[in-house]
Amino acid sequence: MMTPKFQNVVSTAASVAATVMLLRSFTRNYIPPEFQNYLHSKLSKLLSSFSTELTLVIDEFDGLTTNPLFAAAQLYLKPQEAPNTKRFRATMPSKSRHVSLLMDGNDEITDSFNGVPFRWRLVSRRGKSNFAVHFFEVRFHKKHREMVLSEYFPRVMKEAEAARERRKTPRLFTVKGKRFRRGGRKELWQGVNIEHPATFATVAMDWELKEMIIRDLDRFVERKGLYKSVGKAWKRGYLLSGPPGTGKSSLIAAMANYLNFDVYDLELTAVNGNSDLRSLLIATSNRSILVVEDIDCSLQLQDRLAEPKSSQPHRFIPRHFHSFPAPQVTLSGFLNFIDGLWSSCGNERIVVFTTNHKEKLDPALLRPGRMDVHIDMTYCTPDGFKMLASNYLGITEHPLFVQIENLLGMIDVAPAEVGEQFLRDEDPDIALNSLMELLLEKKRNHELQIKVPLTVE
Ligand SMILES: Nc1ncnc2c1ncn2[C@@H]1O[C@H](COP(=O)(O)OP(=O)(O)OP(=O)(O)O)[C@@H](O)[C@H]1O
Ligand SMILES: [Mg+2]
Repeated sequence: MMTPKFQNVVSTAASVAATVMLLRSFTRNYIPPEFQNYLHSKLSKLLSSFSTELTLVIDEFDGLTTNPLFAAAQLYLKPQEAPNTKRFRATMPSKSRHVSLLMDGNDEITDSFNGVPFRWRLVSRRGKSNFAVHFFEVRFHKKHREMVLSEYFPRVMKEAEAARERRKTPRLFTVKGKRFRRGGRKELWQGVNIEHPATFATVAMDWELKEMIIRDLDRFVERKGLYKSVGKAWKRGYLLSGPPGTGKSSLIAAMANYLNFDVYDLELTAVNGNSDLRSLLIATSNRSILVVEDIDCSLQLQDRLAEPKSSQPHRFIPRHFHSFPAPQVTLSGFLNFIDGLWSSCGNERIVVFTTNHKEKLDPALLRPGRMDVHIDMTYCTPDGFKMLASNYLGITEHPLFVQIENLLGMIDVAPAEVGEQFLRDEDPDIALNSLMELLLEKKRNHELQIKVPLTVE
């Protein structure tokens, strides 16, 4: 409880004003060393003679901008976990899928750090023009003030950042058309929430491969220290290959949903040359997945044999600009930038290339060490089929399973086609019969092709 002496102190306008002023500067500067001294001396002068307890005031606004420390404290303090909280507020920030639980005005929460108790109170008052003014007061023994500045508040900031990441709704960014771009770097991309329902539970693929990918992603996000200690940029590259409809894009969505990472879908045909490409890449954020779909056809390899004197290696021309000489992105420029500057100026970056034709890729993309993990997505396997049947139809066995599994051993059918048949009817008998018909038809066509090979002279 507050001592009467202390109440006298905090009710003194001068001390509150001074504390507010001090905290404003503090949050503006994220505790630079020179300011710590200033804060210490001021606080000591004002308060140490009156009480053993210090009060720091954390305003919601620092001038016209929001105070990052206030926002961090809101995320850090968890009223739902405090035993005495009878009331807290729930909000759902726009563009978010997560409900935030916040402290209610004039409530108090006790926190402890390194065995030191801290009492936080959110104060709400009516200010001038009847505007609501909010600020946190945090109280602790004055002997801990140094520790508060150097350890406790940094921890509040860090935990709030982690909470923000956990609650974040992953977003999908695509390149903004040039004429829609305005000013800032972020404006190069336009984003929407990722609503793709794919998760690792819904993507049908070899389960060992799936487990391997999940383990690889887990290891990647846990290994900050290792990447740092070996001087490697914290980046991981995946090359997904496979026929259309085998789940490459679904797997990317599952990875994004699993990691809660944003996705930047880089359409290379929309990029005007290497410098445009660099600006776009620099504008991507940490903890994100950069995706280049159909890497084999979004850029076309100019026949290097046809221009043996060319000094520019691996020159690529966007398909859509093929008849125009000016805008060009070179593969080497792209890969060098991804491997070099771009990845070293960010953290937790994942790069994914997809292709339907691995055999058509430039050797530069396939060389060891370029893409860390190569994943081949295949036509539907018996295991994949069972998984789709369970996800789409809610069944794990059926008399038709054996026949279908036998047919799948002979016929190539993409998981997308299987899923399509399953969507035709909720009744498993009808859906499975529909799939059987498709497989039998494909088998007949396949046998016909073998008997009468089409030869065009
Ligand atoms: N392995 C899979 N597991 C579950 N669903 C799948 C799978 N493959 C495809 N599908 C279904 O088919 C749809 C299309 O698949 P997706 O876009 O992921 O294929 P893709 O390999 O990226 O194809 P493309 O090469 O044409 O881009 C998905 O929305 C999903 O519903
Ligand atoms: Mg795709």
